[in-house]
Amino acid sequence: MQAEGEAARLAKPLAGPSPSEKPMSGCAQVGDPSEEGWPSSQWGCQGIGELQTLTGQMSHQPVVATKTSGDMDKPLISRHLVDSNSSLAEAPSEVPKVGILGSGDFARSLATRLLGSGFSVVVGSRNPKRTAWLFPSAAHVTFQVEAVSSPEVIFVAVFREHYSSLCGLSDQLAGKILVDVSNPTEQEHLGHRESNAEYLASLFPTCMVVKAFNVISAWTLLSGPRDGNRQVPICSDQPEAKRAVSEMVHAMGFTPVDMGTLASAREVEAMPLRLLPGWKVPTLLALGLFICFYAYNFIRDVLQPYMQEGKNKFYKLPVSVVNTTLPCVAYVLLSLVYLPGVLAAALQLRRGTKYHRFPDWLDHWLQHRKQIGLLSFFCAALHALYSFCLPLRRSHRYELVNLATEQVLANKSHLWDEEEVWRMEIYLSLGVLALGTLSLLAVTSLPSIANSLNWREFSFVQSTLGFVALVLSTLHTLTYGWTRAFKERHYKFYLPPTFTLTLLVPCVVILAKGLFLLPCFSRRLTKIRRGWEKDGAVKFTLPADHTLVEKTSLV
Ligand SMILES: Cc1cc2nc3c(=O)[nH]c(=O)nc-3n(C[C@H](O)[C@H](O)[C@H](O)COP(=O)(O)OP(=O)(O)OC[C@H]3O[C@@H](n4cnc5c(N)ncnc54)[C@H](O)[C@@H]3O)c2cc1C
Ligand SMILES: NC(=O)C1=CN([C@@H]2O[C@H](COP(=O)(O)OP(=O)(O)OC[C@H]3O[C@@H](n4cnc5c(N)ncnc54)[C@H](OP(=O)(O)O)[C@@H]3O)[C@@H](O)[C@H]2O)C=CC1
Ligand code: HEM
Ligand SMILES: [Cu+2]
Ligand SMILES: [Fe+3]
Repeated sequence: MQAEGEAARLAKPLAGPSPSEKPMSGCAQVGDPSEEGWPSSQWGCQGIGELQTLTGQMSHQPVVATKTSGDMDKPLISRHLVDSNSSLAEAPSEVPKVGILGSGDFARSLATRLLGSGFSVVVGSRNPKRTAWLFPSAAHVTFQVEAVSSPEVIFVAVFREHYSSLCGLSDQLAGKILVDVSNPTEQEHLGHRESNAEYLASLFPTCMVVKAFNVISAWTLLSGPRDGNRQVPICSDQPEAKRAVSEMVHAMGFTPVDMGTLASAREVEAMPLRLLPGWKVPTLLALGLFICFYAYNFIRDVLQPYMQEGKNKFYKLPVSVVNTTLPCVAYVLLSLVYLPGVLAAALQLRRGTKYHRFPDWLDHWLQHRKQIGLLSFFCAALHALYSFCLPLRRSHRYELVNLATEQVLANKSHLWDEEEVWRMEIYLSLGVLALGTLSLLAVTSLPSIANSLNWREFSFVQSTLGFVALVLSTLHTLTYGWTRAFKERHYKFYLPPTFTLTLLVPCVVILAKGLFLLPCFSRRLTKIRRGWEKDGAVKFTLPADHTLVEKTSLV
């Protein structure tokens, strides 16, 4: 895919159609640019300037989208707002005009938003009479040829398979900016080697093609960028065209994101097709752990009593077994967040340099820690909720009543086990603290909050507090387990209690972290992470550390 994109980029002029170059492929005849004067230079001088003042002009636009059908008739700028502000009501001398080809859902939303953002809009339809009533009255709906004659920026809001039906317009379109907003379906995306935008560029080699807006749905365009993603990735081979469209994106209330040349269009077109990238492996991991632990707990808590004691404990399946499974998944996932950091440190210490690449699996693992961590938090939060539900269950009430009856029959009055009381108090408190710490990590992973922290603050929360959460969870699990691991009656079918299985990885991580905090390791690790190499080119000493360098380098 990389090679393909590269080839596509090389095959195309990087900075706009050059006058000496005739269209190599594409639609019908286009006039010889060297004879007729190249229209793109016109745009270069006036058009850009016109658009660059757009943002400034915006506030002077009294353009109000009105009368249409359904959702469309909500003006994006209320008349009240416009009228009450005299400077807003001032009529501008010239309103930048934008063309739209196509009269479908996307075209309608786009027209409405463009009008609300201070542009004048002319829509090109194959059948303007039939479609005009669907558009705000301020939009001019006409035939395709007429619509593309005056605007310098034209949005192509038709599907890829109909691009070639626009070929008759290539004379009028020459030198203008064409914005490709199309979204391929998954099949289309896999079926075509070149992106839709590159295909459009090959049909109209005299135009400047810009890929934009494909990630924005018609609905978001209409309702405005109040919620959801505001970013609009943009790419084009012509920097000036890209700049002009970026300014329009900005004026419409979205955030343009420069994605480089048109060779990136394939990547941009793939964006709306992705479903939560980066979550697949962590989610499968969490599901796999859940299934394994659930099966294990089922055998211990339900199957064993049924087979060996003839007791029916199937009622435990919905709450009790789930609440033994979820915390184990949360705990193991949490330890898997901090394990790769330890492995990376061990690898750096062994190699004596940080300039060797980590193996792919470790690299991948390091990059997925956020998702693994958030899934751990999710399971831990569910575990807490399930735990609060334990005493609400009817089975729990019956057990209490039965116990009380047994006490009465046995003529015992005071039931109190000091050790059990303390165990429970302590492990519950530690669990709450662990969850509280984890929620800090979860909150800071929200982009808006992460942006307000500097790197040191973020890494303090993520690295240090995250480790504290791991330690607290371990203490919670250990105090919950107490002496159970050593009592034979807790081994069902010779299977040890579930919590003992989960302790392995976290304890290894905690011990290794502790080990790396020892001065001999931590100094060497710090040096390596600042670029020092065991027997390599970069040699230096840490400030005020001259005497130790020789010693620690031998570790
Ligand atoms: C609920 C939750 C939410 C999470 N959200 C996020 C998130 O939003 N974003 C995210 O990235 N992770 C997130 N994580 C994952 C995890 O918290 C972080 O990856 C965390 O930074 C891992 O810490 P670490 O100490 O294991 O490793 P690291 O912080 O990678 O490194 C270990 C130590 O080495 C040091 N170090 C590492 N690399 C270098 C270097 N090149 N030069 C010098 N020193 C170095 C660090 O300062 C640190 O002391 C989340 C986890 C959880 C549980
Ligand atoms: N809907 C959405 O949310 C989004 C859509 N897009 C993209 O916008 C483009 C348009 O989508 P959308 O508006 O939903 O689609 P529609 O089917 O609603 O509209 C397509 C329009 O294309 C015009 N058209 C031009 N030539 C032809 C032709 N030969 N055959 C058929 N129609 C033609 C038609 O207008 P007329 O009859 O007036 O000529 C028609 O209204 C697509 O590329 C899509 O991927 C991108 C992001 C989001
Ligand atoms: C509000 C927070 C929490 C509460 C109230 C809580 C409560 C409990 C309770 C009641 C149990 C015993 C379950 C049973 O009887 O089957 C338990 C066990 C356990 N908890 Fe928590 N917990 C909390 C947070 C956490 C967190 C954050 C973790 C780790 C990420 C965690 C990991 C565990 C583990 C591993 C067990 C042992 C499961 C088993 O083997 O049965 N808990 N917790
Ligand atoms: Cu991946
Ligand atoms: Fe495609």
